[in-house]
Amino acid sequence: MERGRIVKALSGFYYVDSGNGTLTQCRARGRFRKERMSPLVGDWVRFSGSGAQGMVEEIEPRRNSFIRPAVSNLDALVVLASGANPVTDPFLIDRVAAIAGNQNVPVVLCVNKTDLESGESLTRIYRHAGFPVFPTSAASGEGVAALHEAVRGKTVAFTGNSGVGKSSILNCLGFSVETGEVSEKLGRGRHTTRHVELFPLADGTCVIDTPGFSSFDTEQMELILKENLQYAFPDFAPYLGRCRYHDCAHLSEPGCAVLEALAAGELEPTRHASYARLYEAAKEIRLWEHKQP
Ligand SMILES: Nc1nc2c(ncn2[C@@H]2O[C@H](COP(=O)(O)OP(=O)(O)OP(=O)(O)O)[C@@H](O)[C@H]2O)c(=O)[nH]1
Ligand SMILES: [Zn+2]
Repeated sequence: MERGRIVKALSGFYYVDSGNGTLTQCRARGRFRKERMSPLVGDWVRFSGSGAQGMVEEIEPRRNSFIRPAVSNLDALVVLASGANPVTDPFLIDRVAAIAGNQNVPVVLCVNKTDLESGESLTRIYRHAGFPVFPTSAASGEGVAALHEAVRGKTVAFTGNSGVGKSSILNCLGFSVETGEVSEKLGRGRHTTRHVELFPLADGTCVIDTPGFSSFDTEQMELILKENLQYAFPDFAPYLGRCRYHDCAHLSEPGCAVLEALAAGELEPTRHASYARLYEAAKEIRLWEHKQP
């Protein structure tokens, strides 16, 4: 059996790259379906056969996995934002960062269009919250090399509100426009099964282009238990376990270490506001689910 990585999934076929320059088209063993474990783009697998007659035999344990896009084993999620039109609402960044954080995927923030607007307030908030932030301009090329260094050799997905410059930045990084074209052809935001593909660069960097924020998070947010949401905010980490009540929700409880850090200016107000909003949403979903027969 050979080892390789699934780089594309389409119509029940998985295309496995074993590093020898050709892709093996594989089916998945029926037992995966029985075990409710479909192979994902990004999976490291063992496969048999060759050419168009391959078979995925084993899936190595995943470090993380996502529903939309259906991918696994990301090394980082690059969230694109902008202080220029369309201005990014920090809540959108926090929501998608929480989804990544819940899967222990590091988040890198790219504040694009600095030729139009510095994006200083976003940069300040997220640097303070401990995220690596790269101000960039796809138009002037500013900051693109630094961003490239941050993702070099990694498997990364890009996300961001529509028009923020994902395709433009991917082009600057050397990923052909294909990524954008694939998304266009299949229609962004439509509720169809998306074609997912991992695009490699010569330096080993692999990218998965993802459509706007909405598709990345809607279903996945529902999988975060309200009790776990706090752990998806890495900036809260120094304060967790220090509240008066062990089951503190960090919303209005007395003796809450998170709220104290907020009042002391150690935590960003928008980060906590996003947490509170996501916490309410997580609570609603649980209640609703419990009402189902
Ligand atoms: N001035 C300036 N314009 C930019 C920059 N980056 C992207 N743009 C422009 O912004 C518009 C949207 O850029 P895209 O790269 O298509 O944005 P996107 O995030 O891929 O958009 P969606 O496909 O809707 O998700 C285009 O007109 C780009 O030329 C930048 O750094 N500076
Ligand atoms: Zn608390």
